[in-house]
Amino acid sequence: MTPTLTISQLTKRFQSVEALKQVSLTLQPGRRAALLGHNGAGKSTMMKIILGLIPFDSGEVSVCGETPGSAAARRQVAYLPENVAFHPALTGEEQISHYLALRGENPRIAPELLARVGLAHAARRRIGTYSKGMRQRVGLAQTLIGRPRLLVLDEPTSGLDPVSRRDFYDLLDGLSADGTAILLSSHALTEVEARTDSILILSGGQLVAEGSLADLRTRAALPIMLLVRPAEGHAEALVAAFPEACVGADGLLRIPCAQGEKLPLLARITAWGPQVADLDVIPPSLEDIYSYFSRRDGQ
Ligand SMILES: Nc1ncnc2c1ncn2[C@@H]1O[C@H](COP(=O)(O)OP(=O)(O)OP(=O)(O)O)[C@@H](O)[C@H]1O
Repeated sequence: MTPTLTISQLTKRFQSVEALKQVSLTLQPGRRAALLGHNGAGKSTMMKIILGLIPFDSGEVSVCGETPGSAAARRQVAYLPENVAFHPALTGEEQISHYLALRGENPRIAPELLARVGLAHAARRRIGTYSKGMRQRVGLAQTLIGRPRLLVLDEPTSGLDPVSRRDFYDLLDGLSADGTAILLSSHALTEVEARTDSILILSGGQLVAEGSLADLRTRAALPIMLLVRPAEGHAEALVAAFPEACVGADGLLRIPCAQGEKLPLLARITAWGPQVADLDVIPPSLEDIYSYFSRRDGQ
């Protein structure tokens, strides 16, 4: 399968700042990748290069087999900036019809695009009356024009409430099932953890980690945490039996352990039978993994 996006040894400098250093990655059709990184890590720079908005110094970038910014590449890529701005006096339908006409597409399909993003009911209302989530959906409807093969989304869910975020990712799932590759940047680690196929961590312009969350978890080999709630009257005995545990104000025993020690530790805990009221296994979160890879690089 030809990758939708291929980046090889990409380097970009702004005077003395090396914004991207030898970055290489590929994105296959239908895959959803989250681009994570601290402020100034190089995310926007990478997106601008993929869109063909700025040149780069060395390396290669191919978008659907085409040069970024070429007419052929632009036909196949859509971009949603972080802050979408539409004319408040236009209705959603008028705004999307306008974009369709600009792209040489049939403006009459605007209602269909708005229906796909769940805005059929408000298509004829002025955008000035839309909520932030609704405006974001207009932005997504705009990216659907021309059936792009690659969607580049810059923090698409910032400012959205949890339900709007979930709906937004549901829409992305549908697009990826149709073969559209999606590259989105985000600082909302927990949501990308559940809703993307792979995670790319940029730190100081370098791609310091790439893979599924499971891959990154294995590679980071961070400790997992077991939370044990003693049954009433048995806290003291359990605390004595697990001296490695920290006991919180909530009465829970928190026992860190390496992945390989998990099963033996679980066996030790469950051997206490009814003296243990409850047990949870907490794997390292994406925040932990993200900090591990970012810090490892000295950032
Ligand atoms: N036009 C420019 N001129 C000079 N330096 C720039 C320019 N654009 C970006 N940079 C620098 O390149 C580095 C990467 O910036 P970039 O905007 O790509 O980061 P980012 O990961 O998108 O950050 P954020 O999360 O804050 O949006 C930063 O050090 C930034 O100051």
